[in-house]
Amino acid sequence: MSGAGVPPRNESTVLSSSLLREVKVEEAVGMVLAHDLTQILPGQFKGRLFRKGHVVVTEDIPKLKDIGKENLYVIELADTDLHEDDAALRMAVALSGENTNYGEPHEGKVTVKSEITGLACIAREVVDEINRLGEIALASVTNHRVIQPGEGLAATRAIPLIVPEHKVQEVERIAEAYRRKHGIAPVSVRPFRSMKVGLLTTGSEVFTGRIADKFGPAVRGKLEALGSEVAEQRFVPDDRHTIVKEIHYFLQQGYDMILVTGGMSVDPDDRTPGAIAEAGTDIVSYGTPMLPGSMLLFGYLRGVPIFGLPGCVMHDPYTSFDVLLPRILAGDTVVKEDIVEMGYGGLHRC
Ligand SMILES: Nc1nc2c(c(=O)[nH]1)N[C@H]1C(S)=C(S)[C@@H](COP(=O)(O)OP(=O)(O)OC[C@H]3O[C@@H](n4cnc5c(N)ncnc54)[C@H](O)[C@@H]3O)O[C@H]1N2
Ligand code: MOO
Repeated sequence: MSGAGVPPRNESTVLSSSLLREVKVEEAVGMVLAHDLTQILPGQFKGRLFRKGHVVVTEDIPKLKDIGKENLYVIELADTDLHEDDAALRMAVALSGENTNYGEPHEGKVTVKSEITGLACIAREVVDEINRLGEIALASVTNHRVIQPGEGLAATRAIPLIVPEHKVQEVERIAEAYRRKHGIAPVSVRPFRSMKVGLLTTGSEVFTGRIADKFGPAVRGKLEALGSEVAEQRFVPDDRHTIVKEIHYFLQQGYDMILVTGGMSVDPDDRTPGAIAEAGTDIVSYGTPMLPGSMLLFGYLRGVPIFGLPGCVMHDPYTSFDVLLPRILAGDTVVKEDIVEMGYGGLHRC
């Protein structure tokens, strides 16, 4: 729709000192389009039907009418204003950084995408500050999400067709201040290290061969998806002393991370938390405020990240382990407050 009612022919609007002049589509042949024009066919298509800069020809007129255009804009841009495409592009340039790229503007929007599989690093305070400015918008994924190559991290958009340049300069100032303070762009991606992991599977029913191990394949799949691997898997019965001994064995092997599976809840045979503590681990948290994965334990054993993984990690595709593992692979040191913050929005299944 191009606004309520049919505006009078050649109506003009002064926006700050820029000029928007309306021209009836029937009289627009030969005219250069001032912005992309969108078509939406629900369930079939949403996108650019005509590109900014297109010269209108007679055959375009019915197509323009089909998408609700009775009038088109001619823009005379003042020095102090920016076209929506230029505003969106300048914002994307200012905000994006490590391991990202962006394409050309589409319909006043520029999408910043990841170049790698990695951890999305989005400065929430910057996103909020920019969205308080008005007339421009920045939408992003949530911080610390796993992101794939080509996946969108953030998109910038101008709301009106013409934006005062000072708004975009403010975005540039906010982004630059963040870079100076944190040494990283507000929208960036951190790569994952490739880690060699020691996997210790507890459970007498698995150790004795009563049932087949399902933790190994599940954990291998989660690690391999992020570029790491299980270097060695060992099996132990529900015996605290044996678990401690095997944890120390893994430590001596110099693995980058140790995972101990099963025996994490409240039964008498659940020896894993006690064994991890007895091994000498500095426990950051036993218990995480997320479901599934509430019985997860995380700590550091002489600087090596160590997890106690509850049964649900073997069963559910997205658990507290899937939140914390990417952080560790990206080189973060996980502290208690990181665990505390998992509770809000942390109910995925129960
Ligand atoms: N009364 C309570 N019950 C449960 C609680 C609780 O707090 N109070 N917590 C629940 C949560 S949360 C989880 S998760 C589960 C499982 O916790 P565990 O880590 O202690 O799991 P296990 O008891 O060792 O085993 C549970 C289940 O999974 C099978 N299993 C374990 N390891 C393997 C393996 N490597 N391969 C195949 N199958 C395995 C095991 O045989 C059991 O069937 O506890 C809730 N209950
Ligand atoms: O830890 Mo259970 O680990 O929430 O399903």
